[in-house]
Amino acid sequence: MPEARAVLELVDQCPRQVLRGAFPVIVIEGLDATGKTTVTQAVAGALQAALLKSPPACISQWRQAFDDEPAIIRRAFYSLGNYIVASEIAQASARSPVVVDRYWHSTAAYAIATEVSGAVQHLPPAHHPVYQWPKDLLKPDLVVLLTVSPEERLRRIRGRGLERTSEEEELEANSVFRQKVEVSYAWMESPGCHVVDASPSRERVLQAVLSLIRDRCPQLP
Ligand SMILES: Nc1ncnc2c1ncn2[C@@H]1O[C@H](COP(=O)(O)OP(=O)(O)OP(=O)(O)O)[C@@H](O)[C@H]1O
Ligand SMILES: Nc1ccn([C@@H]2O[C@H](COP(=O)(O)O)[C@@H](O)[C@H]2O)c(=O)n1
Repeated sequence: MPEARAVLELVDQCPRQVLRGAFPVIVIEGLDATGKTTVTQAVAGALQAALLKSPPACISQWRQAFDDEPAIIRRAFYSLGNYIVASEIAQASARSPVVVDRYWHSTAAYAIATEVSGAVQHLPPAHHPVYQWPKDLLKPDLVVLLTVSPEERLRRIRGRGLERTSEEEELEANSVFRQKVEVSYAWMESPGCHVVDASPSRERVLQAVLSLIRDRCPQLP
């Protein structure tokens, strides 16, 4: 794939060891349409933070090509995207707080849910190595997991009317798959996810997330 060569060239340009800055790094996670983009934009505005996303903008032109490939190649694309975003986070966190829309937990939770067939009970048990943060990937200070009921998620998806990936369609059609993603998110460790109920109004969700950030990130100016 010519797209694979292009992505690998970008990865090669990233420093092997990334030194992060002193400002806090906050990741917003959740299933699609739980409100991540809405929250990351509002938090970035409130904290005057840099706003980043995984996969990063610099590889987004190749995303569709990788989404059409077999799962293992698709996962490699999203995994590498996290390492590219890590070097963006390192640079940005020297200047201001950083808010990231999806990161490693998304890649891991969707991958685990896809690879494990059958019931939720077939997932690897809690504390299994698949739920651990990769040793060589820059860690965030806080990961916020937004949750809404399946019914509210569907309302938001339909209200938005955007195109979805086959995995996102699977989430809607297959409640077992959705539960496996949710349980995998909940079992991610070091860092684990702090759950915020994202069902209330945008303003109330923003206040809940900001209050969590202020509690958990003492280095915030
Ligand atoms: N608290 C809220 N109450 C009602 N609607 C909301 C709320 N937050 C977000 N929405 C709406 O729900 C839809 C999905 O929100 P958003 O795009 O922020 O989700 P997302 O998690 O980033 O989705 P994706 O992962 O698919 O990009 C949007 O139309 C948004 O305006
Ligand atoms: N860090 C990430 C980000 C995304 N994914 C995969 O993409 C889909 C959701 O992305 P949206 O931009 O539509 O929110 C989802 O199917 C994930 O598998 C990922 O693996 N890692």
